[in-house]
Amino acid sequence: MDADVEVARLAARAAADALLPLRSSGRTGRPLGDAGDAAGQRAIAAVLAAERPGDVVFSEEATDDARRLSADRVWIVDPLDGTREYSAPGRADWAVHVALWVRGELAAAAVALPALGEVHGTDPAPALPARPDGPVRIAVSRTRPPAEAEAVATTLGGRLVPLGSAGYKTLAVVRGEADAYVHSGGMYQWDSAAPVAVARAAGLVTCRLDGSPLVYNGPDPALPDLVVVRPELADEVLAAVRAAR
Ligand SMILES: Nc1ncnc2c1ncn2[C@@H]1O[C@H](COP(=O)(O)O)[C@@H](OP(=O)(O)O)[C@H]1O
Ligand SMILES: [Mg+2]
Repeated sequence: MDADVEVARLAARAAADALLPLRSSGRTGRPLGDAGDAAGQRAIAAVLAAERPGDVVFSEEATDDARRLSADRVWIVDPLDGTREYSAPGRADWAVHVALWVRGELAAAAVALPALGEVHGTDPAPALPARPDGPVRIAVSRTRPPAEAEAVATTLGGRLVPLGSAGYKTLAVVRGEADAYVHSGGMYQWDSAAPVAVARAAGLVTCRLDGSPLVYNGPDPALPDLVVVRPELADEVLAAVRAAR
């Protein structure tokens, strides 16, 4: 197995181990979310500093380090994706994202789903389960479902599955709980880098809403839209998205 994937898994697990007990610390709401963001960041930064001291880290929870724009190796990290859901008792739809970008490509990644006790990585590649019969299930933000996803559901006779966290939704497609994930209207590179790397390893199609490639470690942290879809549905879903735009 690739050594960088092992480091990604180690870092994602360390954050999960810090985040889970915090949830029963008595904090709730925003203070819990803030504490989770900070604890996840500390755990991941410690693992990366110990294991890969020469690499640059680009994280939602750290100041943007300009060295990433000339570096060969950059870790793109979201220590707690779905902060809102993490702060809501009983919800499982939140995630930890750790991706490694090497000279233009996502090279390794892990996504932890701590509430499920799962960590998914790019190697070994996840096995995509068969799609059950029934309407196409499209994962969408539970707080900001995009119009494009509603249009795709109407065109395909599918249904929306509202969930928190870009990582959890992407992994819902990898794990066979959903068939596609459609997002627009805003997001950042760390929200999708690790989940997209894992999705690609599983054989899923990933791209921008206009069909163009998702580009990581660009100067602008924003990467506002994406589609993750099972390969057998990619043409249909992307055509429906195009028609909706
Ligand atoms: N319109 C928008 N602008 C900025 N960030 C957005 C966004 N829509 C979603 N996101 C971010 O993408 C992640 C998943 O969102 P959602 O659960 O709504 O699908 C969340 O990350 P964080 O929880 O790390 O902040 C959220 O902040
Ligand atoms: Mg996020």
